[in-house]
Amino acid sequence: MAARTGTACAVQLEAVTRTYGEVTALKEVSWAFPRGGFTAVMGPSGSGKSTFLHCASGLDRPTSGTVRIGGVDLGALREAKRTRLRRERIGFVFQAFNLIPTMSVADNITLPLRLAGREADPARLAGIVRRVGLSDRAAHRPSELSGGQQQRAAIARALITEPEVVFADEPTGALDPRTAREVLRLLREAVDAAGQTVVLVTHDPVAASWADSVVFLSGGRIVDELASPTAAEVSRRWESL
Ligand SMILES: Nc1ncnc2c1ncn2[C@@H]1O[C@H](COP(=O)(O)OP(=O)(O)OP(=O)(O)O)[C@@H](O)[C@H]1O
Repeated sequence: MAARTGTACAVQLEAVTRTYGEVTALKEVSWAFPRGGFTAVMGPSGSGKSTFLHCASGLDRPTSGTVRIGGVDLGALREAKRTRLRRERIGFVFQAFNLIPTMSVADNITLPLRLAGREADPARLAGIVRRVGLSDRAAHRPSELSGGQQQRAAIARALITEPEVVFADEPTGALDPRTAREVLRLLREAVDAAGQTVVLVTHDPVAASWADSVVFLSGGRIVDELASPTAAEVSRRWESL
């Protein structure tokens, strides 16, 4: 697949390869995620989706190739600066929510601000808690929330720093279809209302259909792209991988 290039990119990968010993999980992958776009990444098990997301978000370093976030070459940054860039400019949402059980929902949500040494402005917290529909749950512990509510708290935590890019790894994998829709709507709103960039790894064609486009990975390479996806067309392409 040819890569899109240009300055309107939130995240750009150039010839990114990641090997683990004998295994090549990503092979010379080049791709650019447009700023303010919602992109789904799909592929069979073992195709390299998690490796792709980890390299694209700076959680992992490629074996070779370049990753840029907002034009900044992550490979040129020392670990402390990469961590700072991740904290300030990137939000993460994971399938397992990853909330801290001993903290209230509100404290979980504001944790990225505290880690970045920033004030947790009460008005901003109240706004984001309202946006994800958890105003009456903010003082509770995560274990007192349903799975869907926990994932909405995790989305609030990802959005509290107003990051340029949100990386979501199977965020609806543990949720029923209706609850999954609420989570996808929040990610869609982050793009449409706030102009943020979302990269969503998913196995679910319905979840992928919320994106502006879908990229398909197979054997560590990007092998297909589908713009304006419908769930039926995503399923068809998926089956032909
Ligand atoms: N830490 C690691 N050490 C060794 N091999 C790894 C490691 N992480 C991933 N791999 C291998 O790299 C390849 C791609 O793995 P990856 O987890 O990126 O795939 P995936 O598409 O996310 O799979 P799944 O959908 O099952 O989560 C696989 O062959 C996997 O076994």
